[in-house]
Amino acid sequence: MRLSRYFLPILKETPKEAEIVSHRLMLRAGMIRQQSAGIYAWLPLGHRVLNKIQRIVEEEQNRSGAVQLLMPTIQPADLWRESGRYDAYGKEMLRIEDRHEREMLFGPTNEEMITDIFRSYVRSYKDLPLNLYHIQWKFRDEVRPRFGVMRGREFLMKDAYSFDLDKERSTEAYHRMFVAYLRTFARMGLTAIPMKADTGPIGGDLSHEFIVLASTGESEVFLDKDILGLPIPGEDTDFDGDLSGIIEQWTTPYAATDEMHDEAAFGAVAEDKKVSARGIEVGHIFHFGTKYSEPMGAKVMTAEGKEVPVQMGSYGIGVSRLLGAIIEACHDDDGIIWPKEVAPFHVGLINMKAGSECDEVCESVYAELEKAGVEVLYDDRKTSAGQKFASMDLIGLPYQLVVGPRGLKTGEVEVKDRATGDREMLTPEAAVNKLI
Ligand SMILES: Nc1ncnc2c1ncn2[C@@H]1O[C@H](COS(=O)(=O)NC(=O)[C@@H](N)CS)[C@@H](O)[C@H]1O
Repeated sequence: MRLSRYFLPILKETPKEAEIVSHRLMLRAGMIRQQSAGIYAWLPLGHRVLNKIQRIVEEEQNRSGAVQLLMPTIQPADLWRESGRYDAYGKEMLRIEDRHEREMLFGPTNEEMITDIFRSYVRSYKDLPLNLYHIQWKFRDEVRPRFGVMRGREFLMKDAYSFDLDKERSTEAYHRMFVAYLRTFARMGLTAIPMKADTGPIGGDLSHEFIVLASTGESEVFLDKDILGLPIPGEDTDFDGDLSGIIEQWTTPYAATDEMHDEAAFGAVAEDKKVSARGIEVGHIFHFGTKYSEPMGAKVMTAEGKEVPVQMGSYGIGVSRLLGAIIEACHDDDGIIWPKEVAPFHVGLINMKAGSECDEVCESVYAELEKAGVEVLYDDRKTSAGQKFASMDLIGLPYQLVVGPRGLKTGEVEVKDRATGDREMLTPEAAVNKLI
């Protein structure tokens, strides 16, 4: 992509309303623009990252056996009356009336709607297990939206819903999602710790939050340091097999959010292993049995000919929140440092002197890299080199390839690793080969 033809409204000043670094950097790097409280436009650079995060989430949901669909954002209030949550949900619910004065709402979550879809088609235990998910915008009228996309009012969530015949199988579904979450966040360059959590308005008897440790996190957490070094389940994990060993390994060391903290149990942790910190909740999984299937009549016929309400769970990931969480975990004083898997582009190509002999070398390495499938943002603008370096450091692409008159005197260009700061002078060919 040539920057002269892109749309990257970088801000010179730090917006005063931004209280945390990820909010500041997303605004300055031209990734989002607030359109009203807690509601954002996703500008091209932010949208590119959002799509990459979404793709990783989809890949790991699919690997675990979940099936993707897409439910609407606008829901009929009647569904929520069936579950009894319409009034209980309170002021966070954005209630809408259509032209026929029918009561609708902008969905904050989809337990009722997915249960309605399930009960319309599934009647037999032979159709189970089933896990249906979508990635869809949600609306929660937060009383105090803040920290940019971290606590928005309109936000993108992956929400999955599992349906099983009995508690034992439903727990296996919960385990599949638990393992899928361990893989998902690790692939984004994050360390997200599963912690026993409260079930809140979603309900149920079992819940874990996945927390990224960050000083600006809203959650207060307590953990045993041993959990930080556990291995992430591999691509070859058998999701149809017994995952209890992995679950055991990840739920043995103490880890709890403040709502579930047990001071006595934490006391058993060795002093040098105790960690209390703040964290960002990037995922939350729940097992809630028949809380929705009972009142909404989502039942299946068992092999013995008995009708039973299905056992359910729901599994959320804050897809848009993850951009903020990743930046909180991956930045320095000069700006963002994107993990390679979610970076909006892989290489920032900097022409230090547009209109000079640098142009020809830039055009050729740009063509070579693009041909090899490397995503390049080519800063071909006629602005100063200093501005170009500052912008590239701010938007945090993993590599910078710098073409300048001095380097070309010895037939060399410079490759900079944004994360380590390491610089290397190479011939253009060697630079291209290093970056492919
Ligand atoms: N206001 C918000 N802004 C941005 N992300 C949010 C917001 N509220 C929740 N999230 C993200 O969405 C995830 C799931 O939300 S949740 O309420 O915990 N769970 C559910 O809604 C269930 N229906 C999961 S299917 C959270 O872990 C968090 O990462």
